[in-house]
Amino acid sequence: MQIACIEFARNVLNLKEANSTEFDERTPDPIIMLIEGKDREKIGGTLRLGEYPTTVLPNSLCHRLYGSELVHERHRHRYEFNNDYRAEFEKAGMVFSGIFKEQGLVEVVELKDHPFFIAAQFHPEFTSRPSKPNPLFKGFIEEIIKAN
Ligand SMILES: NC(=O)CC[C@H](N)C(=O)O
Repeated sequence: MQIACIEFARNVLNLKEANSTEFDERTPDPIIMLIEGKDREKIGGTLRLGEYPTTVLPNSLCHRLYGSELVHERHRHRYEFNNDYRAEFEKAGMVFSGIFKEQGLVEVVELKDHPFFIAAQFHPEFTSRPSKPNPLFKGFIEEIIKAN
C-alpha cells in the first residue's frame, strides 16, 4: 500500500519527488512517514505489530470482498500514510476504504472506477491458507477468472 500511494502521488498528483521518509528523509512530499506519539522507549519502538481492527467503508471494493464493515488483520510496519495528503488523494480518485479508527490510520486504499485495485497496509498473507484464502487474494483471482 505504501508503494501504491507513492506511485499515485508521483504519476496522478504529479508530485514527482513524493516518497516515504523510510527511503528519502528529505522528500518534499512525505506521503508515507513515521507517525509520532508512540512510545519509542518500549521494545519495538514505533513498530506496529499484531492484529488491529479495520473499519471498512460501506459499498467499497474492500466491503464487497470481506462482506463486513469490521475486519481484523495483522500488521508489521513502522511507517504510515500521511493524512495531510488524504483530501488531495481523494479528489483525484483514491478511496480510503479501510481505517484504523482509534488513530485515524489508513489501512486500505482502492481506486474509484477501476475493475480491481486495492492495497492494504496490513499483511493479508499472514491469515491466508490454501483451503481458506484471504478475501483479498480470493477476490483478485475471481476477478481474473471473470475477465478471461
Ligand atoms: N510491512 C510493510 O508493509 C513494510 C514495512 C514498512 N516499510 C514499514 O512501514 O516498516
